Parts: sequence; C-alpha cells; structure tokens
Amino acid sequence: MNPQADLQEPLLSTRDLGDDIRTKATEPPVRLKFRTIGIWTIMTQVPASHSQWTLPGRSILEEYKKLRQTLPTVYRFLKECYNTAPHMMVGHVICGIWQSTQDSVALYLSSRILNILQAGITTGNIDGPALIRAIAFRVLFTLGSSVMEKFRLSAIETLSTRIGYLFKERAIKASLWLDLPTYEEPEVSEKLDAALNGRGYRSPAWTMLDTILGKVGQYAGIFSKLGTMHGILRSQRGGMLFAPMFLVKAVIDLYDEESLWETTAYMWASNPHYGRMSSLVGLVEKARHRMEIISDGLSNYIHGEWVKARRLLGDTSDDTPDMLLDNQRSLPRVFISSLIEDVPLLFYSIQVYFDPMSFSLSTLALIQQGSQLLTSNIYWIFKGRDSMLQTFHQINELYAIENIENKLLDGNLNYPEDVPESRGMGITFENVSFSYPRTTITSPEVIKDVSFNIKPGQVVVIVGINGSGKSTLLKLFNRLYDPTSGTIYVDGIPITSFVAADVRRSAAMLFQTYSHYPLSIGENIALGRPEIAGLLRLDEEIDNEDEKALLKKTVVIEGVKEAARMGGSLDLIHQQKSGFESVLQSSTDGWCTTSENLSQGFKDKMAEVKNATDLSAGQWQRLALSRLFFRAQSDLVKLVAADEPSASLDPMMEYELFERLRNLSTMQGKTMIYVTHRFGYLTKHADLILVMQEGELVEQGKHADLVGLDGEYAKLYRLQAEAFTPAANETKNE
Ligand SMILES: Nc1ncnc2c1ncn2[C@@H]1O[C@H](COP(=O)(O)OP(=O)(O)OP(=O)(O)O)[C@@H](O)[C@H]1O
Repeated sequence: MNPQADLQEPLLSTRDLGDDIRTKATEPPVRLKFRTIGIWTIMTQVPASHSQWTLPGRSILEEYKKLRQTLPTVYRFLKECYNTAPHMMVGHVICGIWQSTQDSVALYLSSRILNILQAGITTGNIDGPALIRAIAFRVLFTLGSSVMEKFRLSAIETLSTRIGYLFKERAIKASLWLDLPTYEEPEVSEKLDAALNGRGYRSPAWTMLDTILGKVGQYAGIFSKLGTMHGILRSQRGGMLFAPMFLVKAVIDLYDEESLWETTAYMWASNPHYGRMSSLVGLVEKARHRMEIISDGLSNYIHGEWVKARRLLGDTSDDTPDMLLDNQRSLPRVFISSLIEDVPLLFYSIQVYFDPMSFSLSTLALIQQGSQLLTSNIYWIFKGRDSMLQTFHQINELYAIENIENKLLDGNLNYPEDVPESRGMGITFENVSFSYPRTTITSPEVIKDVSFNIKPGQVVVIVGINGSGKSTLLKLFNRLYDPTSGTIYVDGIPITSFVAADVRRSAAMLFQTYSHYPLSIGENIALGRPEIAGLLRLDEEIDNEDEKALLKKTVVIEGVKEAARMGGSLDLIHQQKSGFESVLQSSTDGWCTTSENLSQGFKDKMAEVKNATDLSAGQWQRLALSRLFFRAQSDLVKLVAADEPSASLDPMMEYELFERLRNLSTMQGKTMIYVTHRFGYLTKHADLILVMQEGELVEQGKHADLVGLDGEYAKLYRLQAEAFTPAANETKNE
C-alpha cells in the first residue's frame, strides 16, 4: 500500500448507494447515502422517491402535520413542567420575553436620545430636560433588565433541577422495568440514554423546555423589533419598501447552508488512522492500563504507533462534520451572502443620494442596527423550525419510553402459590434451543435441542469447556430470555405461564459477571433481598423511636452477618474502617485548576475526596456469595444457582463453600445448580451432572456413571486428575 495515498485522502467524497433498501415490507423504501468528510463518514437516509428539490410550501405543510401529531404530548410536557414551580415558571417566561424584547426597547430609547442630539446639532439648541429624561429612561431600563436577568438566572437553577430530576426519575423507572432482550435492543438503549443523559450538560427535559421558551422569546423579539422599525420607518419615504429586505439575507442564508441535523443522518469517525490514534490515547489516559504499560515496557511501542498513525492521517480534519460542511461553501457563495447583508444600507444610501434631506443620521444608524438584529432573529426563527420539530419529537420520545413493551410476555400464575408445595424447584427442559437476539457469531444457536429433568431439591452440576453454553442455560432458568424453540417447565408447568417476577424471586442466582454495586458493603449483601434491604438504611428515614422498625432492622443486620459468614466475607468487613457501612468504589471526580504551588493540606484533601475503597477480585466474589446466601435465607427461594462461584477463591474457602451450598439442598431442600470447570467434591456428590459441548447436552448422569461411559465427561475429568497426579516417568525419577 502506498502511504502517500493515505496522506492525500480527499476531504470530501461521495458514495451514493443508489439502491433502494426495503427494511420491512410495510416501510417505504429508502436510499442510504454515504459520504466521507474529514475523519467522518456520514450516512443519510432519503426516501427513494425523494426528488432533489421540494417546494418549501409543501414541506412546511408536512412539517405542520407532523407538528400537530406531537402537540398533545408537548402540551402535557409543558403542563408538568409548569406544575413543578408555577410562580417561578411564570416569572421565568416573563423575564424571557422581556429579554428578547429588550433590544428593541433599547433601540427605541436610544432613538429618542439620538433624535434629541440630532435636533440639537442641527439647530444648535439642545432640549436639556428632554435629554435628561431620555437618558434616565435608558438607565432605568438597563437597571430593570439587570434585575430581571438576575431573577431569570436563579429561576433557571431551580427549574432546571426540578424538571431535570422529575423526568430523570421517570426514565430510571421506565428503564428498570425492562427485561433483558428489550433492554439490549440498540434502539431502546439509545432512547433511554437520550432520556437519562441527553446531549448537553443540562438535563434533556430542561433543554427541551428551554428550546421551546427560547422560540417564544424569538417570536416576541421579532414582533417587538418589527414594531420599533415600523415606528422609525413609518415617517420615512419608501420606508415600508425597506421591510422585505430584512428577509432577503435570512432566506438566502437558509437555502445556502446544509445542516445535518435537519436530515436523518448518522455520522461516525471512520478514518482508521484516527481510530487507531484514539485507541492509543485511550491506553495512555486510562489508569487501568498503566500497570501493563510499565511492566511490559509498552511505552515506546505506543508512542511510535501513535506517531505512525498521525503521519498516515495527514491533514485529514477532525473538525465536527457541521463545521467541515460549512467550510465547503465556495468563495463566491460566501461573498454574495456577506454582501446581501448590506443591501438595506445600499438601498438607503441611494435614497439619500437622490433626496439628502429626507433622512437624519440617527435614523440611518438605527436602521442599520435594527435591520441586523431583525435579520438575525428572522434567520434563527426559520433555521430553528426543524429544531423545534425535533424538540417536539424528543418530548414525545421522552414519554414514549414509559410505554416500551417488554419482549417477554408475562404469565399470570403466581409462583410458588399456584404449584404443589415443595421446598425445591423442579425444572424440565424439553427440546430447548436458543440463540441470543443480537449476535454476531457465525452459528447463532448456542443451545441446541437440550432436554433434561431436574427434580426438586437435587444438586446439579453443569460442566463443559468454554463457550459450551453453561451460563446460557442458567439465564434460561429464571427467564432472562425465552428459548427460541422447545419448552421449559417449572414444577411441571410451562415457565411462561408464571408471572416472570415471581419465578425470578424464587431463584437465587450468582452469575459469572456479578455486580460490584458502588454502595456500602452491607447493601452489597442485603441487595440479595431487595424487599428488606432498605431496612439497613432505616436511620435516615425513621424516627429512632419506632421500635418495631428498629427490631426489623436488627433482624436484617443479623441475617446479613450470617450471610457474610457463609460467603466468607466477614473478615474483610471487619478490616474496613466503617465495617458494613464502608462504601465501595465511590470515588469522586474533581477538577483542580493548577498543579503548581499546592500545599500539603490541599493535596491531602484532594486525595481524600478522590479516594475510593475497592476490593480484590476474590473479596468481591466473597461479597457476591454472601449476597447469594442472604437471598437463599428467604423461604420463597427454591432454586440456588451459581456460575463458577469459586474462580477467585483459595482452595480452603472453595471447599467450605461447596459444603455450605450443598447444605442448602440437603438441609433445606432447595434445588442447587452449580456451573463449574472444576471436577472434584461437588461433581462427586451431585445428583445429576449435565455435560455441555458446543450447545448440546452430550451426557447426563451421576459421576460414577459418566466416568464409566468414558465419553466427554471422563475425558475432562481425567485431564484434570492427571494435572494433580505425578506422571509415571516423574515418579520413576524420584
Ligand atoms: N449476551 C450474548 N450475546 C450473544 N452471544 C452470547 C452472549 N453471551 C454468550 N454468548 C455466546 O454464547 C455461547 C455460549 O456462551 P456461554 O457463556 O453460555 O458459555 P459457557 O459454557 O458458560 O462459557 P464459559 O465457560 O467461558 O463461561 C458463546 O459462543 C458466546 O459467545
């Protein structure tokens, strides 16, 4: 490959796919258009029948139609925003309108001063009292505006906080009720992200309201400026001719520019050299890579590769796509657009040339200033009509997240109330196959026609090599996903007949990728039973004299301690300064303005703010196990399942853990399922071993039977056993 070719990548290239792409039979055909600009690729979607030129009138009519559909929700949104602080909201709107009209009032007051001055200059006799009055009005107006502005800013603080959190809470609630397949849909996560974080630094809901109020202000600004200009021009000859000229520049600019935000566009940094540079910078920036950079001596390599990628990137710009598109405008277009700005002045100059006495200098100055303000106002109104439509659409999306339908259909039987009494859960798989909804692997079926029967109270071990589908089976047990074919029965009834939340509540699951909650150690354990976990934080909410509640809290604390002991985390809790209340991983980000001349006290405080308590992998695993044991304390829990729970544990702890988990089955009758790579204690005591291989259940039975079969299980078992028995020749040498 010729590196020079990369250096000379064109700034803009267009590749039009041309073909109509039908996404769904019901959707209209669309064309996808790709172009590369700077480091970006921009994909735009255009209807296949879209002609290049649309009549402005027609598109405005379409916009109006779209706008009308969104209006009921926008009304609801405005009403809810208003209800957060009615008086403050009214004040805020009034101040906003005042702010937008203040240019024109200032213009009007200035015109009075200028007229008095002009009359004075012409006649040599100034009307002193009138001048003082005019100046006093101007000063008073400025003072009034400052007071209004102050109020507006403080109202924004309160309103944006209240409105921001009101809608954030809704988004959190809506998000928490989504099941896994729904949550994993990119469209859904995008919607949730937009509702929770938005684009700006303020909350999305506030930004939307601000856009609407800003637009109201813009209209008020236009009307007030038109009024002022009318007042100034009314008495001038040809004054009314002047009016359309404000529009010329705004309209020309509008048609002259191309805004990505007005189309359906998706842009991403596609330049491979830029991508590589960003990845390498990521290695430098993130603390978690530093250990390997130092110990593996990666510094030279990373630096060298960055320089190489930088050279290959050449002068390809990384400015934002909007800016790059703007730079594409040709010189004559830029020139004409700037020249048009001066048309009003030109018009007046010609008029003055033919009739010098018809204008005063002050009028000219005011016209020039006023026309610029008006032109810009009109431009933004036109320009913003799409952003307004977009805002209305976003408001509708904000509410739509509350109505996202879960993909897994809920049943209506209650578990365990609607099944015969038993302390453990019976699970049957009948010809179950499963593929993950969003997968990129070549053979998507990760569970293939699997059938087995687990009786209540049994100890079951699932074994198999990496990627054979063990963890996936676990996810099907408590209906995180539904099989793509086949049926799962819980206590003889199809799992889909039960209320999904009931089945999940009856299972204690420890997944391979368990959560490290950035909360207190106590909560990390107590969250095994969320229905009572809140009692741990009781002091914050109740009166200490509520003895009943305090008693309940003591019971929870005792339960948490017992679970901590069972999971092996009691010692580590005792090591923490604040015991159960130690908060894990709550590091705070701060900004320091300089790194120079920092006193020791300053540095110590900074370190204290940033400090976070973290645990080792093994300690986190013990906490997760304690959480599992805490959940298992509930009589409602009939199935305990753990995926590789001993991966980070020492052998002693592992043995104790197996014993304790097995006791849940032997002493309490709960069904126990254990996923592991290790053969030994548990496999020997298991009532049933399921051997998975590439998504298939290749063998099932007890340890002795499977060893006797001399198949996959026996092979894996022997491999591990040999690792711990001295090889024949080693023994001889000794
Ligand atoms: N969320 C997911 N989306 C798509 N594919 C997945 C997902 N999780 C797992 N897979 C794929 O499913 C297959 C089975 O994975 P699974 O985690 O069940 O295997 P496993 O036997 O538990 O492996 P290990 O022993 O490494 O934990 C793998 O090919 C994996 O790539």
